[in-house]
Amino acid sequence: MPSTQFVIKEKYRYQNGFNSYHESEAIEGALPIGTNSPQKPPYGLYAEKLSGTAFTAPRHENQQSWLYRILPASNHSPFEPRESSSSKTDQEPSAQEKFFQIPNQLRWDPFDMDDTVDWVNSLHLVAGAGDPVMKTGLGVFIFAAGKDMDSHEAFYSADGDFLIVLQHGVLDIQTELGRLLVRPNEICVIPRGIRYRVTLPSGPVRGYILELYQGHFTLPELGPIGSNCLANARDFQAPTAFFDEDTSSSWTLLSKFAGRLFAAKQNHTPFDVVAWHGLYYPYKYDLGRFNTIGSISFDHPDPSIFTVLTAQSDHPGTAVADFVIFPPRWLVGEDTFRPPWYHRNTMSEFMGLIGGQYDAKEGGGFQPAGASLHNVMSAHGPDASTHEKASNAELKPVKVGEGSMAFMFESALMVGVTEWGLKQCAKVQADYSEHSWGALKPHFKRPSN
Ligand SMILES: O=C(O)Cc1cc(O)ccc1O
Ligand SMILES: [Fe+2]
Repeated sequence: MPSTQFVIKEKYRYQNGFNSYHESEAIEGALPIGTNSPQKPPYGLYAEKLSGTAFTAPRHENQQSWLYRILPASNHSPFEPRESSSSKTDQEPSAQEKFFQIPNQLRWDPFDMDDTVDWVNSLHLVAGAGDPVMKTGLGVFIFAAGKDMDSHEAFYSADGDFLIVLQHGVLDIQTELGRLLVRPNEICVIPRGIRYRVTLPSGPVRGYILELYQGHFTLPELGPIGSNCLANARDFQAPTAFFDEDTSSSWTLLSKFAGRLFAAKQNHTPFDVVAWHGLYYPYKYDLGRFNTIGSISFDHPDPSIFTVLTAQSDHPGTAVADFVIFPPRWLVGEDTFRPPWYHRNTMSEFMGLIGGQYDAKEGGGFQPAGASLHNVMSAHGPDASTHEKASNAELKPVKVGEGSMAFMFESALMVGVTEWGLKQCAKVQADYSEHSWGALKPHFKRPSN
């Protein structure tokens, strides 16, 4: 153990700001001053660069961090394929999970808790588009875990950035760059390559993950909204340096690489980063801090007004992935059908519910820990009972979604569903479409002349 007089930072201590250049040292003087890679870094540490964009990426996109650690990350045995209970590694070499693209509206009952697995073995790919090999697209995972990762195990994904939407429980995430405690109603992002270990201080956890195979999340433009609102930059929290000193015990390093799991051994902790600086780091955000904007006159705005984070494609305004939430909010629109309009979109919409009830689905069936997918041009909108109620409601100001939090992963890509998502999970609702829209009646009355 390091002598405690040097460990001046507490376990969970954050630095605030989105896309802010942060620096942190767990021992004073561990960060070199005025240089990144001195001949001898302070205290005999190794300097290591972790890049999240190409070296030559434009400045406004460039994300890299410098890590000062006891041993470099490269000090491990070769990786061997490893089977996990949720992803098989015995497929032919390039077998990415197969996606079934189907135009039906899909909805899933709540995914089960699973006390028998840890974080790594809890990841089930349910839907996605593109391919981590080509660094295109995204994957959507459901996780449900009840066990801590082994005390000497760490994990990273080479495939993309994990946006973790916690639905149940608390995640204690020890990352190379420090610790994050992710609590109910919080999300967190762990960028590609960062090594971490997940423990469960309050028991079982469950939730959703969007893995972004290309680019990184940014805050949406605010346009005429101005310089504040939606998710404010200062509410994003990055960890501070926190390290262990263990160069004698055996560790297993797990890598998700092209959708498959590999394991390597090393004789030292991966969590030995004494100091770091840069723009490439994990962070968390409390959805309760979202400053929700909406119509204060009439009509229902596009849900893009609720975007927390976006990952743009090369075409500005068109996202590979938007993370959108439906927080508690006031509806005051006059002469307005207040729930979502009926729609067919060129974008696909994967939705989940963290808790409470979503205001477009009064008829039930969209439950916390469940999900829905409305793919490219798949027609959807309020269910029949929501339509009936909203068309006849007295239009006084009402607060909707009290205690509720729905979210959407929206993508320009056509999202396919995996075999697990369609069949093995056994959660697909056979009657979703009929249940939601089958009871819609024509109200058309031709004007009499
Ligand atoms: O389908 C949904 O419930 C999500 C959604 C909400 C909304 O207010 C407008 C469009 C939209 O796709
Ligand atoms: Fe929609």
